[in-house]
Amino acid sequence: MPTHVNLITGNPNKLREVKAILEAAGIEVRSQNIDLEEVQGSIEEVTESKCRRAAEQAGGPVLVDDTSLCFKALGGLPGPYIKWFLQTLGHEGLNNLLAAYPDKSAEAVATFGYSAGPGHKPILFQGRCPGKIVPARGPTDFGWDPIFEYEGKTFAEMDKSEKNKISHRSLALQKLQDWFKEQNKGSE
Ligand SMILES: O=P(O)(O)OP(=O)(O)OP(=O)(O)OC[C@H]1O[C@@H](n2cnc3c(O)ncnc32)[C@H](O)[C@@H]1O
Ligand SMILES: [Mg+2]
Repeated sequence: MPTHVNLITGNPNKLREVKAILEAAGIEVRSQNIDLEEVQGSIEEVTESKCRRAAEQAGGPVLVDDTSLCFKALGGLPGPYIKWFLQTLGHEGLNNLLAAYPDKSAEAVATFGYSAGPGHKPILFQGRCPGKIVPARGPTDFGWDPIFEYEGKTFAEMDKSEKNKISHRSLALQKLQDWFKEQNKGSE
């Protein structure tokens, strides 16, 4: 296992969750706030490109997370474009997008990209959490948490530790940790 990772993000809530999850597993999380241009494309293409540019700008090993929110009735949109939809439409507008459809189900998708440094191909780790889109409930401090319901509670209504046990982000970071362990075995 590496002793630390360098998470490139401009989002303090994301950083807090990644720290809580990885530091419990003994991996120190350092971070740099570099504003990375986000391209259009599939979830995987967006993360891969973000990770490549993060490695170039940081000049060393990096970890990035790109988060999507996919509405089933809309064929997976807004997906990786959720940030712009949320900024423009707000929680209510996101609910309204689904007004014409009985199916309110959605998936929260965290895709982490790890690159060993500039020019190294990013390796992706994805976690998906099923849920549904509901009118906002709970504190509004982190993104779309108030409108994403999982087993009767919105993410915003959960304790941080409860969300971190079942979230898209924790599922993805579990895969990252498994991969780190595999890499270690190889070098022993
Ligand atoms: O600097 P980066 O790491 O890219 O941070 P960001 O805030 O731009 O994050 P994304 O590009 O991944 O955009 C995802 C959007 O979804 C929001 N978001 C990400 N993870 C979330 C979570 O677990 N719960 C609620 N909202 C989340 C986030 O605030 C953005 O509006
Ligand atoms: Mg971003």
